[in-house]
Amino acid sequence: MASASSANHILLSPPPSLPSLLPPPSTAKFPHISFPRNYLSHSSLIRSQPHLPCFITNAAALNTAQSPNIVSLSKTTDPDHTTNTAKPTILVSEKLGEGGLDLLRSFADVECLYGMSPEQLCKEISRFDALIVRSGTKVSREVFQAANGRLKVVGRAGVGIDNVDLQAATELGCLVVNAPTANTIAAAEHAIALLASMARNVAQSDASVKSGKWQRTKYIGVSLVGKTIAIMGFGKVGSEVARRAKGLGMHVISHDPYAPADRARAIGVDLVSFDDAISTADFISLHMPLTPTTSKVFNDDTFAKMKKGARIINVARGGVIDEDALVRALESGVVSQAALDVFSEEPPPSDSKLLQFENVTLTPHLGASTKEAQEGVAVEIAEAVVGALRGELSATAVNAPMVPAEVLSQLAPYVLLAEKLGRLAVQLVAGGEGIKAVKVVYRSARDPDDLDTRLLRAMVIKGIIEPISDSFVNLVNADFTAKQKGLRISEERVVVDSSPENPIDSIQVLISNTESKFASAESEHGNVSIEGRVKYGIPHLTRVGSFSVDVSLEGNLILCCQVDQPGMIGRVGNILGEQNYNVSFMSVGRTVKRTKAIMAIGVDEEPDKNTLKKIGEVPAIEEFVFLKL
Ligand SMILES: NC(=O)c1ccc[n+]([C@@H]2O[C@H](COP(=O)([O-])OP(=O)(O)OC[C@H]3O[C@@H](n4cnc5c(N)ncnc54)[C@H](O)[C@@H]3O)[C@@H](O)[C@H]2O)c1
Ligand SMILES: O=C(O)[C@H](O)COP(=O)(O)O
Repeated sequence: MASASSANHILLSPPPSLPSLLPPPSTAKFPHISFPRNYLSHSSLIRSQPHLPCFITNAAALNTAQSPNIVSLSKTTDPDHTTNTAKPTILVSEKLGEGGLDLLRSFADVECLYGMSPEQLCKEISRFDALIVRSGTKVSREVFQAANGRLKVVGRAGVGIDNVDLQAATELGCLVVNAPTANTIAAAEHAIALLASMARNVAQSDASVKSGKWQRTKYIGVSLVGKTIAIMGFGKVGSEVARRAKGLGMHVISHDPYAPADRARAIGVDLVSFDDAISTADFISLHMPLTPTTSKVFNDDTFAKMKKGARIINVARGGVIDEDALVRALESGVVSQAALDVFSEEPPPSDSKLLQFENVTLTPHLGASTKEAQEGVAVEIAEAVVGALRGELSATAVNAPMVPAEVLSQLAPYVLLAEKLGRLAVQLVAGGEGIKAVKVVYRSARDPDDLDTRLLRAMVIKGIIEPISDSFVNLVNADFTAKQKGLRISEERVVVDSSPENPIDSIQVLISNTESKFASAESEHGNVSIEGRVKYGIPHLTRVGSFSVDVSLEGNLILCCQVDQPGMIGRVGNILGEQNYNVSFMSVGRTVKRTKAIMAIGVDEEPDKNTLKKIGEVPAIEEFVFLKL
């Protein structure tokens, strides 16, 4: 049993905002997390499939399915959508490989509308549950707003998500998934192709021969062997470029503040500082994402630090280079050659000076454009989008935490418990001051590092916010929604002496500095406090304020605080029975004998006002509250 006295308290800081929950870059191909499909037939959600808001357990669905599957969530009260049995709809706005399209068509109605203007996209989008794009479609805030809440998934068939307004997606509860692995090799090969063709003036001499010239002296190149190449960004693409450059006999160094040095060492690459990388390299190949930190990181200052005559390859994103500064560096000879696949504006404007340099090789964002990569990306993104529409947590979610399958299946009943406790706690608040701070305490025998509570936190937030607002809360937007509503969520993990087989012994939800409409639910510190556990796979309420109770969290609940004396259960039971209200369970808890007790009564239906009034009139009952679970 848990023992609070043996508790080792570990305080956690408030949750980071969702974007900072992104997984660290990895070279691994993530397997898609999947769950048995049979839950869908049990789930009320399947009926609203085209409009599924996805990604977190729906309490009702879990309850009915009696199985620890994580399924889609929805505000089940959506009257417009609950009876719709149509297939989900998916809009594909850029060319996608056939394998991916086939997969999408086997599950959904798919429309391919290529080359839409931003206005057209905004006009069409509200008919779709999912949108699949490459880098050519800007998924702006206007697009998310025009979707009117219907768009649940944006799938980026590729890596870079800089064309998707992630903040807007997160705020509006839309999941963004990408296909981060299938075009890695293609991009790396393109970088190597540009490296070699730049060094040997392949594109320039090709144009020259085709124009009738034979300029063997003009196009003398430089050798690669023995030269130093700096790989800026040692992620998936960067590390593959590094491997290939080693094979060409180059000396490879890399700058990446977040890459593990041992991964670099394993392929014979030294991780160095930014300045060391750019000042010593003959070739500089860019493989970092475009972020506020990397935007225009190659500018007049940094070009000035480069070795005279350096050669630059950019297969990452155009925005990491200040293109005007690159023009100046090319003019001054600091940069002797550049090979660019990506541009700050695509296609670059026809008057861009970059188009005028003979020593600059340009390709139209072809890094991912091999047949193999496009088929791979199409299947990868189709699986992710279909999975998300089915309610599975995507392993390639960009704006939601990824929760590994094993963790999910273990946490499923606790997920339900977390939502019900949130829902219950908020109904106990008297109002007035409002809810400012919520603390969630997880008691577990496990090491705190073994306990991923993001899903549970999201569900507590969902339970608290949804009954008192029109917000729809899911795993994507839970932290954001809480923050937006001024709700501070803190978490504490307490190590207790209990079975380590259970991921969690109990969850306690405390709403701070607020009065309760049921004073007995207030802890000695003035918080509304309730606690629950999972017993036999079912969430139970086990503590209200300082009173122990034990009722399963199903249906509706009446909490009464009364003088602890004989006959109370019978009297209240009679009142309910007379009006034909079925009592599903009852539990009494007290602190000191014959003083005060709390009675928790589960009822299948909501009793009418008169019946509740009669309960309140029982002389020994000091207070009571009716709660919907
Ligand atoms: N041209 C194309 O068609 C094409 C194809 C695929 C990928 N890309 C682009 O290539 C880039 C890399 O893709 P990836 O799949 O390797 O991504 P990745 O996330 O696997 O790797 C990016 C690496 O950059 C590092 N990084 C982040 N900030 C950095 C900084 N300030 N300085 C140095 N390194 C930094 C990260 O730590 C990470 O290791 C992305 O910009 C992506 O959009 C382009
Ligand atoms: O980020 C990516 O995956 C690449 O830039 C490829 O973009 P594309 O899908 O538009 O070719």
